[in-house]
Amino acid sequence: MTEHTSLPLFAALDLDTLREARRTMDVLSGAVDAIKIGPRLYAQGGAPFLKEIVDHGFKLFLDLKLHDIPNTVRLAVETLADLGIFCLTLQTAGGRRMMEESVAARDRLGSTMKLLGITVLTSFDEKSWDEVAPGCPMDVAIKKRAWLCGDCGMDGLVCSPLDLPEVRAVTPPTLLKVVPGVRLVAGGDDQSRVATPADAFRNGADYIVMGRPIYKAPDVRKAVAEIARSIEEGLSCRK
Ligand SMILES: O=C(O)c1cc(=O)[nH]c(=O)n1[C@@H]1O[C@H](COP(=O)(O)O)[C@@H](O)[C@H]1O
Repeated sequence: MTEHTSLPLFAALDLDTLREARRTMDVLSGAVDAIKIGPRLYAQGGAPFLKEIVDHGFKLFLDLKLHDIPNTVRLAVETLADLGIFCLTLQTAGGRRMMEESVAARDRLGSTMKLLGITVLTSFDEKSWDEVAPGCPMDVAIKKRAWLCGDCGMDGLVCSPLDLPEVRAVTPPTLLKVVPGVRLVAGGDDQSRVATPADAFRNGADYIVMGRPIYKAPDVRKAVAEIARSIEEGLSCRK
């Protein structure tokens, strides 16, 4: 096991292969203490790969964005509950009963795995949002979904850094705010609602999630050091 920092940053490893992910984790060891993986690596490595990440000493964010009828999601939560996962994502669009049954199942099993609700993906802008939710302004959906996470007993939520002021207005301070869509320099990809690490923490993020700016950087550890400086800046003038 390696020595780890307590940087409030999840490095998202959206890489092609387990081999690349292992290599990146080795480089990140000691600089980052929390890793996020999504469906691609999970499909390749399954539970043994999750164990490998946890045994490495990393806090593990499993980002499956589960979205189905309550029974189906609850069964998945039960299966994932004792694998040492720090947090797991569910889509709030699955509704109250899906979230409440998942929380209850997790509690019944005595698991500490945190359940986070996705509010509105950071890739949406007003135009693309209107195509999937015609007539519902994005800020209304964000606030309602954020509130619902708190009301259903979820441990936290995922939102854009730009949404934090509205989200904080309708949620208890204890609800974890996990924030992707973070860039030192914005532009040129599929993220729409973005801000810097400094702005995310100034506005109340508990953790940020960053992928490509880390694993695509020519010097991964140098990129993390720059992000860490921006995080410090934000934390030092938190609103
Ligand atoms: O749940 C997430 O982590 C997530 C939610 C969201 O609204 N937007 C979003 O980008 N993410 C994830 O955060 C990571 C962002 O990666 P980069 O855009 O490469 O920094 C990806 O792994 C996404 O799957």
